[in-house]
Amino acid sequence: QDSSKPSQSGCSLLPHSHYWIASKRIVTPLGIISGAVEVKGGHIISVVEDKDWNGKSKQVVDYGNAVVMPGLIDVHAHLDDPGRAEWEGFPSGTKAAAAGGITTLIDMPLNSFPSTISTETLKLKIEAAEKSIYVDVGFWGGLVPENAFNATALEALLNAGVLGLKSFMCPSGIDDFPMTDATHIKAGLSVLAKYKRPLLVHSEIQQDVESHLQVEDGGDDPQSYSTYLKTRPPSWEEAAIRELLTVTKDTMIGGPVEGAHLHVVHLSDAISSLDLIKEAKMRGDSITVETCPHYLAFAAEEIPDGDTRFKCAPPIRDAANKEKLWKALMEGHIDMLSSDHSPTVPELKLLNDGNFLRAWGGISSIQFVLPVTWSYGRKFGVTLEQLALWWSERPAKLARQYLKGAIAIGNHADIVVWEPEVEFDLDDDHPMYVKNP
Ligand SMILES: NC(=O)N[C@H]1NC(=O)NC1=O
Ligand SMILES: [Zn+2]
Ligand SMILES: [Zn+2]
Repeated sequence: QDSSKPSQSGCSLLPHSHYWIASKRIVTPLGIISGAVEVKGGHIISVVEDKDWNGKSKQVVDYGNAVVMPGLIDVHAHLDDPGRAEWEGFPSGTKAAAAGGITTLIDMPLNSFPSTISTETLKLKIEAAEKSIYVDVGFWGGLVPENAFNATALEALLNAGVLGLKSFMCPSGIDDFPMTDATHIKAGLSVLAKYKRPLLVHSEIQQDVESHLQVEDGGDDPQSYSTYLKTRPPSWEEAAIRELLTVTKDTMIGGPVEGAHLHVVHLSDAISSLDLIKEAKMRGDSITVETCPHYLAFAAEEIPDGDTRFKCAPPIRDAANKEKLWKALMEGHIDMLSSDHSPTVPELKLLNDGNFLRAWGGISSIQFVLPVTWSYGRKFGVTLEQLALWWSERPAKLARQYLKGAIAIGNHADIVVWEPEVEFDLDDDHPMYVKNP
């Protein structure tokens, strides 16, 4: 809760409280510099260019040409402890995050049991996390029908430390995390306004798709990805965002819930849904949107039949949509990226059966979001500065972590060092941190 204090966990590589990290490529908000970052007591105390630095200090780690960047902040990950630790837990999930360059992870309120929707359940989450975490962890609380009209309960949850709230506009797949409608969302935003905190929304509203699907009479094959794709068309996202925008106009400066903010999670539809968000931004609503590496790397046409590892909601759409997502990201219409890391046990992915309609929806990828964004973004001319913006600076603002997200004086020394030119194959030999190998 107190972001003025750096994390207490020491770094095993550097048993010094005062040291310099040197590199020819340090990504700062003012551009890429060759120089050093001075760290003391877990904070960045200076950032110096070569010409202003003699480098004679004893505690220098010189990373040469490797890139030194702010650590990634993943604002959307499901670590499923307590209750479903066999799906994913704090030790495995945060180790994978650290291995992937993520230094702060904000945990979603659902997939664990119970869901994080009250002060009591937040306490259980914190107890589970305290066992062992390898990166900084924060929590979103759930906005559900049970607490939406109870301002006292929501305020208690925010006072207890959740960084904002999250809700679903369609069934979440988790029984104790029911969906909300616009009236719940409106009520939630009025509490969030007071705390200047965001509401994150899974923006899909179920539309009638029965008419297109003929699984029962053998017309549509449940092992075929296109069958699944048809069940969640872009109109679901569009309907949800249209509904949300009836309440987001109140977030504008001078509006009744000024201070509250709406964040659309994991946008997949890069056409009508994105146009609606653009319009809302133009009129001054306080709204942001994220997408995820799986929507930027994969395309429906390439998903093999029966390979339910690719099942997520909203679904991965066609290659033309993927190109449009990249374009929107490059042009600044999509604000940030997140993993939406949502693993389960292999049995629930129904890997043998390959039934897309019955398998758990969720992509497990937290360890690879940085290389995936970089590798697939090369074609579009992605820069290191953009990576820092999408993965660190903007997520830090969303989570109101003002001392994180940039290599700047006074900030936490949350840093990732990596080599953009090194290639690796993600095969069975690659070291991976997973709960269920
Ligand atoms: N409950 C849960 O994690 N749902 C996530 N999985 C997915 O594919 N999309 C989601 O919102
Ligand atoms: Zn979601
Ligand atoms: Zn999610």
